[in-house]
Amino acid sequence: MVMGTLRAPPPLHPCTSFLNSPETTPKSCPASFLRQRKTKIGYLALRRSLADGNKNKGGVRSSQDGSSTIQGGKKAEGFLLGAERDAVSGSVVGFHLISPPGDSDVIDSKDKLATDREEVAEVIGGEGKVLTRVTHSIVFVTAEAAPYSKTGGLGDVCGSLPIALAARGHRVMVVSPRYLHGGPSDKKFAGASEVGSPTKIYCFGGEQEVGFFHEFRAGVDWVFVDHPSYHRPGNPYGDKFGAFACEAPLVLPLGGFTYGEKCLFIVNDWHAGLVPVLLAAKYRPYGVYKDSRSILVIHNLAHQGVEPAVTYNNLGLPLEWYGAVEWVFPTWARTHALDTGKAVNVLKGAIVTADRILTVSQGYAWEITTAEGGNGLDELLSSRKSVLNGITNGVDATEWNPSLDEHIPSNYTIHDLSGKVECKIALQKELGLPIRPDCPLIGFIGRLDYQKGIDIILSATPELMEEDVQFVMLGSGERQYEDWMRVTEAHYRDKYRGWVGFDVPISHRITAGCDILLMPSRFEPCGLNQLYAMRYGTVPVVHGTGGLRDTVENFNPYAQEGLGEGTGWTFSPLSRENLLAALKIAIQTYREHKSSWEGIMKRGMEKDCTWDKAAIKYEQVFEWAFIDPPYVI
Ligand SMILES: Nc1ncnc2c1ncn2[C@@H]1O[C@H](COP(=O)(O)OP(=O)(O)O[C@H]2O[C@H](CO)[C@@H](O)[C@H](O)[C@H]2O)[C@@H](O)[C@H]1O
Repeated sequence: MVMGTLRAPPPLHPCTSFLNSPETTPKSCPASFLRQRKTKIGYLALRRSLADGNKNKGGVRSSQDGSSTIQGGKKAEGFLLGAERDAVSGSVVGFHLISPPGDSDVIDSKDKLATDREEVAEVIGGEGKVLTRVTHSIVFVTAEAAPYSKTGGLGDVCGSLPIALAARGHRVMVVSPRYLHGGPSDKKFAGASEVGSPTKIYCFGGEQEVGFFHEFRAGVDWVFVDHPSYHRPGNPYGDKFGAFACEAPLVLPLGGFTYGEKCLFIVNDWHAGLVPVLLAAKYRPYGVYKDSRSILVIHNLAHQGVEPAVTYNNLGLPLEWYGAVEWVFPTWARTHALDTGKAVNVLKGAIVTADRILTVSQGYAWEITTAEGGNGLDELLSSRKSVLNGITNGVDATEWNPSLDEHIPSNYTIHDLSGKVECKIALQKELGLPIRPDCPLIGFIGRLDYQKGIDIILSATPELMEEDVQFVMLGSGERQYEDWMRVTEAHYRDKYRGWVGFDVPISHRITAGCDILLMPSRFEPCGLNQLYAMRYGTVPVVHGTGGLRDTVENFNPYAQEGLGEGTGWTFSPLSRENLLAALKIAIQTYREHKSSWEGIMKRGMEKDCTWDKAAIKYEQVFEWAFIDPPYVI
């Protein structure tokens, strides 16, 4: 859980003291990285200036109004730092950059309120590309961020969207736990060094000391919260603690400056769901974070962080805020006659108090407002429809690119697909399946969970195995399904392989080597594997739900004067029969209509699913978030 305590923003050091001090040089922000960027944009420009300024023994010139000029080697390269002061207390809560005369391509790095949006000029990137008109200080709060921690799609999104936003000129921090499980994965945090001094948080009946570790990578401040509860074997969801994120923007002088109070929290799923509740209950009533905004991103409504009502006492929230997270199970869901059904629901609290709500596709944004897809929260979500939007996830094009992928044996492109056949042969060899390049190879990758429709796969497999096909599944999760995969492999030695475990390189090789990717998810907020599959020329066959319906276009051979259109097959409603029917049509098309198949592959590979496209849509929502007043009672 996210815990917090009210703290007055600590007074920032006067610029002169920390900008001149060698210890506060942004060590984790190599000047070489900063110099690679040709454009001076927002915060990155400031960091470059700091790095260059330090190199040139530049200094800071303070003026009477509190603004300062950081001077590099040359006077013309200076930046003005305008201090932002709290209107009531007059204390400094952050800084913004002011372009010195004649320096037209430097823009304000602070988040802008709606009223001054028009004044902000468009920023043109190094390649002449329009980046963004308004930059924000953005704080992602998440339980997972790849490559540091990942158990599923949340880690992918929080590992790549922040980088896409930083590349567009925003100042971006990602706050997530520093998991030390006592295994090789601990090395992933080796590049992060301790920053700031430990902070005290009041929760779980006492004072908890949390530390912060920091790594500046790919333009993003990765901040890892350190607490003994994260030092344990298991995986990120092995116990009930979460991230201590509300303090980080106030106390961490990253690259010399805190993010300050005017930041934008992007709160991911229930794990981070106490952040907007804490803003509303413990900060804003005291004038702190009153200019910040929070956006709740729902990646999966099925997980809501529901705990017994007594848990409330541990959350560090004032008693009168119980109603925000209060949850009462309907009578039919109670376990015994004395069960009152009383619980706390963290996600519900976030839905009530967040300034805006996003989901990871438009289809899912609608589904969660219906009784069928709302997991008990549909009425509450419907009441917040005016601030609810859906933005389809993107693909990390450096991680998932068949022409560059280091995990696959042969690279290929849309213009030369010969490498894909080599990937298929290598996969068959690796799995010990008969090497048959012409045999349709079907893949599944995902958590073995009710959401993913594994029970439907299970019931359809015997009939599927009567076809001349090969089928490989990679996944971990529910024990019964893991056991079923082992038994099925023993039964169909020449056709089926079940790889039980979580293995990123093999997931790339399956994505590249298969002809078809099967995703019969019962519900799917967005889904990433079908996006990855399309980029790799692997044709998705999916249940038409949520983000799957939004992203996979059903194949129509008659469209475009017989040239065909579509990138895969969607079937609905979800049933064993419909899954088999869709797979059989796909298999037949693969065998008998080679040119149609190639058309489907190529249309999928051409689809623009980049994060940059999604980041532009996020910026629109940021703008709306700052137009409305924040949630305050
Ligand atoms: N055994 C294994 N080995 C290696 N890699 C494995 C694996 N099992 C899963 N993965 C990887 O984990 C990721 C799964 O992402 P998804 O979006 O498909 O689902 P998930 O349900 O976790 O995410 C939730 O959040 C995301 C992000 O918003 C939404 O897209 C989605 O609909 C929602 O359910 C993919 O990168 C996949 O390759």
